[in-house]
Amino acid sequence: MSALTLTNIQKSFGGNQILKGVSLDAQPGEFIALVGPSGCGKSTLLRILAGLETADSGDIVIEGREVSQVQAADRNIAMVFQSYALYPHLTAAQNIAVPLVMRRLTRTQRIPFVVPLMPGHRKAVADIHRDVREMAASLKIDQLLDRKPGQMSGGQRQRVALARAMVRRPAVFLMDEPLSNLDANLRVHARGEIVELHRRAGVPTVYVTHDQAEALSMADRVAVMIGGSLLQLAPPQVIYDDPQHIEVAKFVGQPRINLIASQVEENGIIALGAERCVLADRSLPADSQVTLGIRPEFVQVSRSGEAGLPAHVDRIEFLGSEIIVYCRLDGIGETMIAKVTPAEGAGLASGAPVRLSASAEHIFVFGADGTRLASAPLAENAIREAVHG
Ligand SMILES: Nc1ncnc2c1ncn2[C@@H]1O[C@H](COP(=O)(O)OP(=O)(O)OP(=O)(O)O)[C@@H](O)[C@H]1O
Repeated sequence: MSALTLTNIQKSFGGNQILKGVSLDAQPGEFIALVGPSGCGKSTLLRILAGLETADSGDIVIEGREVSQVQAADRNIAMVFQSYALYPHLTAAQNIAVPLVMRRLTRTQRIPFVVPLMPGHRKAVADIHRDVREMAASLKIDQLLDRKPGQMSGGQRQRVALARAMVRRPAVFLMDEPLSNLDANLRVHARGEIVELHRRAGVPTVYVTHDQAEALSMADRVAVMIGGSLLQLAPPQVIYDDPQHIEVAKFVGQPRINLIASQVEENGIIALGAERCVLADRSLPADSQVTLGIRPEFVQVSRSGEAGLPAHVDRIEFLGSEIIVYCRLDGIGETMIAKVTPAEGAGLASGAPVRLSASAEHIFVFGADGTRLASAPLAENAIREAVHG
C-alpha cells in the first residue's frame, strides 16, 4: 500500500487553473522531491496535501484513509516551511514540545495554574520532556535547547524546526523549501543532514524545491512539475538520462541541455551532421518539426576535420575539473554548449573554428507538443535500407 496517493488534483484561483489534474504517490519511507520553476503550483499542491487549502477535485489518501474532507490537524502530517515559523518567545525545547503538548495534554492541562493538580499530568509532561531530549540528541541540537530563535543561526533554527516537525512521528512529512534561507555552503551540508534524518526516521517525505540539483541529489524519486502539470515522476537518474518531455530535459541538468530545431526526413529518419537516428513511429510525415536535445557532456568538440557541425567558440568557462565551451553554430547562429575535460579543452580559445558532433545514441527527439519520441541510433549500413524502405 502506498503511504500517500494524490489522484487527479485540480485547483483554480479566480478562473486561473493552477493545478491541472496532478497525480502522485509515495511509498512507505520514500523521499519524493517535487521540483519545478517558480509559480508552477508546488506550494499549492503541498498546502492541499496538508489540508491548508482545498482542492476543487481529486482524491488524497494517506495510509489508506481518504482525507480530502479531514481537517489539517487530523491528517497526521508535519510540515516545515521556508520561514521555519518558530515561536520567537519560546526556547528551542519549548518550540519542539509544542506539537506534543497540543496532542497529549488536554486544553485544561495546558493551563499552568491548574496543571500540577491534574491526575496523570506529571507523567505526560515527563514523557514530553523525554521525547524532546531524544529528538534534540538525534539532531545534535542538545546544546540549543535553552536558546530562543533570536539567539540561533539560520542553520540551527532550521534544525529546531525539523525537530519540531519530526518529534511526533507523523504519517507524512512535508517540507516547503526548508533550505532556501541558508547560504550556499550550509545548504549543501544541510541537504545531507535532511537525507540522513529521513533515512533514520523512515517517514515518507514530500520535499518542495525549485533547485533541480537539490532534488536530484536528495530524492528517491523526483516529480517534475511545470505549469500545473506533473510531467514526470521517476528516480533522479531516469529523470536526467531519460526525460519524457522537453520541459523536464530543460529544467534538469547544469549547464542546460542543448536544443536544436530539426525536421523529420523520409521514413522517420532524423539527421544531425553525419549522425542519424530513426523514430520508432515511422508514420510521422517527412518535414514534421522536431527538437533534438543533447546534454553538454555528449557534445564532442574537434578543432580539425570535416565531420560535425561547423561552429565558432564564443566563450570558455574553466571550472577546475571540467571546461564549459559555449559555441555558436555557423549559419544558424544557435548556441551549443559542450562540457569537456581540461585535456579535451586544451588549446581552445574564443573565436576558434571548431566542429561539433554527438553520437546518435545520445540524441533525444521531442515532438512539436514537447513529448519525447522514441528513437534509436541508425547504423551506417542501415541508412540506405531505411531511406529506401
Ligand atoms: N491564494 C491564492 N490566490 C490566488 N492565486 C494564488 C494563490 N495561491 C497561489 N496562487 C497562484 O498560484 C500560482 C502557483 O503558486 P505556488 O505558490 O503554488 O507556486 P510555487 O511553484 O510554489 O512557486 P514558488 O517556487 O515561487 O514558491 C502562482 O501564480 C500564484 O500566484
